[in-house]
Amino acid sequence: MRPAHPLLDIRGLRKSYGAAEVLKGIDLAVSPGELVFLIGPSGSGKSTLLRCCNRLEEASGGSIWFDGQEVLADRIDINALRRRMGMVFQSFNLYPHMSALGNVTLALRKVLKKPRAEAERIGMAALERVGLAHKAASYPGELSGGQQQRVAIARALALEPGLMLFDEPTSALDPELVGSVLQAMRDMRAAGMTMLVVSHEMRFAREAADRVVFMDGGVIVEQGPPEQIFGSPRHERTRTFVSEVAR
Ligand SMILES: Nc1ncnc2c1ncn2[C@@H]1O[C@H](COP(=O)(O)OP(=O)(O)OP(=O)(O)O)[C@@H](O)[C@H]1O
Repeated sequence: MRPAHPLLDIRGLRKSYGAAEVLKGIDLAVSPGELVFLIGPSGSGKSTLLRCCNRLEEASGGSIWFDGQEVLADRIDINALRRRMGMVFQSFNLYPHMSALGNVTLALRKVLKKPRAEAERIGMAALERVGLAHKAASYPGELSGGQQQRVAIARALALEPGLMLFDEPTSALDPELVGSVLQAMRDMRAAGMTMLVVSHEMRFAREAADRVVFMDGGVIVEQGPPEQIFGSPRHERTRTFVSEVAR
């Protein structure tokens, strides 16, 4: 059943690349404060779904509503949309010649035209939220991969997004650095952030997700609380996938 007031409401979403239809009519609603985890085999369409939400990819059909706004409308301000939907990628994409704080405050200063002092106050608060206030002056090359990813998260948080999209945020990290990024995500969830996450961190999904959505072949096969998806999946395809990743 759809929640009464979803923050993100995706209906009948379709996406084709040439003749290949990779999203075949996705219906997904995300409520305020919810952490929804997308899982599924490689190529099932998880990243494409995320990227349609902030128009990094153009959907071929269907509708997406975000916070009362029609995302797929021609007239929408895409840059404003992307500020309100923070996205974290596998690669951190920080500017190497700018400090952590410089990276986090760049859009505040250049796009939102905030005065330096205000931008730095907001930027420091964002770095604080990911446990990196003490690294504000460090350059990306002086930070671990996990710290760089947390700077990238802080950069998105500084713009006060209503929703955060995560596309395999820990996949590029050495195993010992994954925990710090997951902790930052746990803290964001505790602070009430709405999050749509694509990740292979199944243990984290089990622990932190409000809902797990299993995709295969461009459709949602099954969704439910993590206990259902990982403990007693209803569909054979879910069962097979979950048992394979467990192995
Ligand atoms: N730019 C593109 N051009 C053509 N095909 C694409 C493009 N981007 C993605 N695809 C195809 O769309 C399908 C879905 O890809 P997508 O990256 O969304 O899957 P995914 O579930 O996120 O996979 P993974 O877990 O491997 O990242 C795949 O078959 C992929 O090859």
